[in-house]
Amino acid sequence: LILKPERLRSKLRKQGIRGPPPSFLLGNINDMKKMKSTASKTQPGEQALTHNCSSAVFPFLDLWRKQYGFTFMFSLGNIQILHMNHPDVVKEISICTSLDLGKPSYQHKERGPLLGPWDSDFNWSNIGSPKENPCSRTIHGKGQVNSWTNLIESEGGVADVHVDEYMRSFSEDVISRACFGSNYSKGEEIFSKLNELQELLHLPTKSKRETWRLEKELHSLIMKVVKERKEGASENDLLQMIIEGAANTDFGQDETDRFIVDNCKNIYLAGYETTAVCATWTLMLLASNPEWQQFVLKSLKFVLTRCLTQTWFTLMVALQQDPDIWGPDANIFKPERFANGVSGACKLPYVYMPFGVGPRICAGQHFAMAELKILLALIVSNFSFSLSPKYRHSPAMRLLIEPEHGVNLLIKKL
Ligand code: HEM
Repeated sequence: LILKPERLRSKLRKQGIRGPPPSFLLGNINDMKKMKSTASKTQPGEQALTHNCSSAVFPFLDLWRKQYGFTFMFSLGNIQILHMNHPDVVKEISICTSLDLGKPSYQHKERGPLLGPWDSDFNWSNIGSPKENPCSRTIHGKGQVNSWTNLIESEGGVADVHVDEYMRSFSEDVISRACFGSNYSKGEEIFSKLNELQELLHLPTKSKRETWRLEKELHSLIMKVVKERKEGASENDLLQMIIEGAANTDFGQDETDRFIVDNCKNIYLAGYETTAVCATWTLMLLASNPEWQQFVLKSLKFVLTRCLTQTWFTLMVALQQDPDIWGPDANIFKPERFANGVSGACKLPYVYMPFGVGPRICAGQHFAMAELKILLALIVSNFSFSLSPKYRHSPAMRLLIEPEHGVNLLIKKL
């Protein structure tokens, strides 16, 4: 916690990348907390509908960037070094330990047999396709379309819907089925416990005993499914890959079990909220830009295969909203900026990295894109929607940047 960060700091300093001095043990956590609470007092409740959420969500980065130019911040606990606006830093100097649910994860050391090296033949985009994965035939958003349709009918033509939970439950269903195949109902139980565990992590004082209990339950639930799977037929899902990956190692029994459990946790953490929150923000953007909703609907095929795949992820703070890189309209929702690809949209295309860069780039990016396209296509082709007066724009930093009060839409059937 002390020596390693200090070594990294000194390397960065040598490259001219400076930042605020961290205090002993707590790094910059206290400063960050203070600045966040001041920013939320000066920006109460509803903020203007703008993409420029970084000053509200990361006020300390704004300040430090002004003070130090290229900046890094150091927060211990969850060690982070963030760099900003450094055109030469294409290599990863950004080290971000992902949230670790209690135990060390083998994936953090190396990709390991599950994910393979980056040139691995495994094609994530196949996972959602019925041809490759029979269990995925049931993955569709029909349930969601039906439940919204019923709601709209019962409300007399327009329903005011808090869409967040629907996006989460869709994403949870998809990830449970992709990960656990025919055991997906057990998967749902496992994931709901993981969700509890994740919530507990936000309440560090109360949670020790509860965390330990959940960890234990999770371990035995996952191992039960693994046992069933080993005794039954092989399937084409993530669990199978994890089990086979574990079998190709020289781990002992305990380590093998932990490898399997850790990887199930990682998949859930990486693949559930990311996609759900992305879908929620996208609906918010389409609701507040009806011309784009129309455009998506009219040219669904074109948009889904060629264009908007780049656009759903414009919500990236700092680097991805910098007017020096993206032009003076950086904070405006303007998907057409990607008409000629990322390099046509900004001066430094490598700063656009919604799925990360380098050897640890998101392993589920094609999966996520396939899932989002299906979900959004279903919604846009069945409903028209606008922002409800209940919606209060307030991006908030949780594990991801989320709409603090959720997103309410007024939805009509097309
Ligand atoms: C909109 C949805 C998603 C976004 C924006 C997203 C973004 C990211 C980012 C930024 C990283 C870190 C990359 C780095 O360290 O450079 C990451 C890692 C990862 N993502 Fe995603 N992700 C999404 C969906 C998914 C899904 C659906 C899955 C699984 C089914 C997934 C699995 C992973 C895994 C396993 C890693 C860790 C890779 C490694 O460290 O080797 N992600 N993702």
